[in-house]
Amino acid sequence: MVESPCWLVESRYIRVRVLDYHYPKFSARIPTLNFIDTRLNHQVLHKMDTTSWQSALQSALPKPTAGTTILTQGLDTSQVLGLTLCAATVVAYLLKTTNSNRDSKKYPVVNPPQSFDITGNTFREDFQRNGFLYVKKGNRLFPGKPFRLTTNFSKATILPPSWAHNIQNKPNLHFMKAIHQDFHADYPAFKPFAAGSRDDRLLQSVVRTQLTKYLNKITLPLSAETKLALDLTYRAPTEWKEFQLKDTLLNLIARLSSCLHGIIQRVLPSCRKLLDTLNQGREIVRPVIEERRALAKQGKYTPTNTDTINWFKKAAAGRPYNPVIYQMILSIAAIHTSSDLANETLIHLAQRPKLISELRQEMIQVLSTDGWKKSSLFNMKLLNACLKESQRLKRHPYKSNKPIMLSAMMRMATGNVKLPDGTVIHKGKRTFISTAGMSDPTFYNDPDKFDPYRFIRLHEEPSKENMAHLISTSPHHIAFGHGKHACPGRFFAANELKVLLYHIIMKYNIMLPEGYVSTHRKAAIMIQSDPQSHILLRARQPEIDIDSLSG
Ligand code: HEM
Repeated sequence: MVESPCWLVESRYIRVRVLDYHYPKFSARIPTLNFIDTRLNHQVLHKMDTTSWQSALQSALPKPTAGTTILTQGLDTSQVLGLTLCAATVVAYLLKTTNSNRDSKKYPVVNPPQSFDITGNTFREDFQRNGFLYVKKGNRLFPGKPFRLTTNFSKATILPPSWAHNIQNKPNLHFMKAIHQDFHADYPAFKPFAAGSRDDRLLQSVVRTQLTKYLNKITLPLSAETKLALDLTYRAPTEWKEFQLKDTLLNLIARLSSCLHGIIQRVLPSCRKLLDTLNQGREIVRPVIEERRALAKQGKYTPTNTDTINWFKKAAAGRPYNPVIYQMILSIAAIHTSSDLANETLIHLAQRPKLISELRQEMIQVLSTDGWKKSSLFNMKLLNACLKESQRLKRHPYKSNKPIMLSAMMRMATGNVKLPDGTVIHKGKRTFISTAGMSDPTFYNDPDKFDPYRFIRLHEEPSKENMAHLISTSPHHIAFGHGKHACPGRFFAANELKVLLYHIIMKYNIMLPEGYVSTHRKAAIMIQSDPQSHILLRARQPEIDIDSLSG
């Protein structure tokens, strides 16, 4: 029996079926090429005669598009052979392009797993230690192109900075769902990490709307809290005195953040024992809530606008949520990130006395005219630039400055997501955006140099002035992420850090201990500022009485 090949040609793309087929003249058997089409069952078709194929194909397709042609009968030998070869070529092409284009597996893997590492433990440890080196290698080998990494959790695709705009608002790419997975949020001790991945985005909406809305109301209380916290932490040494910087900043930031909820700094330092901490947290928050309820019943409680416990209650609007857990995740999101940036910035400043005196000039000028207004913080452009430049770079222990993270905008796909080149990131897979844009020499002149003035110059460029603000995000500065999931707390963090640094710079002379060499803690793709950093402080008389400025 001679069966004819069957091609189904659609106008937009080509789907080819060549069924088992003998061509008697050459006695050649053309192999079966199965394109499994969900709409057609090939096995059934295979047994059909040509006419049945035709009607089966036509009836199986919901709407044959214009240009659809089904070629089956009435072909002579050379036509059949020619068409068969064409079909084989098309099939080969489709296999190479269409099929491989669909999956991110086509991207090169920088660090393929070793076959002898059955448990994957050796690999995980290696990635934890050297992950940042693999990202660097990928950036060097495939500049401006996607590549893949075998990370300590799974394979992840690192996308070039120029694709940040393309993926920034994709509905199927989530940040906190990835955090949920990484921090095992389904286990009781890690519950706070589940709070951010709720579909109603309660956490994000409270931070984005409530916290940012009331920023102007909290600048003055922030300043008052900073005064108290500094007095308690560093006091006012009349001689140079050395302090452990990172730990003291962590406590200071925890305290400042707590001026929103007044509670959590008592909980966070003990987060090593998470379950205990959760219980402690419950014990701390519950009486506060109960007291408020009791007062409310008597008509004696007026909720304030600058209190996160109230914000969550309002935003939840009757939906169930755990108030303790939300206080904890808020603190986790806010405290380590902000103290890390404060640490990094102070180490940069302590090495540059000229920059410090310029900052003092700026502060005196802005605050003596406007006091503690939201606009005052906005007008501290040099302070803004120092923070932004410190965030852009981390001082590298060996050679030069390097970005804070080697990739950012971590996303987990909750459905299939198409990339600009047609590649599909499948559900459950991870993507990152490379931070190479933060040291792109075509955008940043001499990118490895610590030069805060670059952002002052950017302020003066009409089309780019917005990019100079600490809170602005772009593929050239993604330390706060970018797009739909960009850090909603950055507006608060920027204000809090400016107030804190302002107090420190005005009230203390600062320098680094002699011979101090900064290192960074590297874990996988993260680089944290030096956890062992120390600083020398000596009290000075501020030019203006900042503690009695009004708002
Ligand atoms: C210097 C301080 C901070 C840094 C460097 C920082 C950094 C980040 C980054 C990189 C992301 C992921 C963004 C993305 O991938 O697009 C993020 C998300 C987030 N941050 Fe921050 N953050 C800081 C302070 C804060 C503060 C103070 C809060 C809360 C008061 C906060 C709350 C959040 C939340 C809720 C998210 C999740 C956003 C989402 O899922 O859509 N962060 N942050």
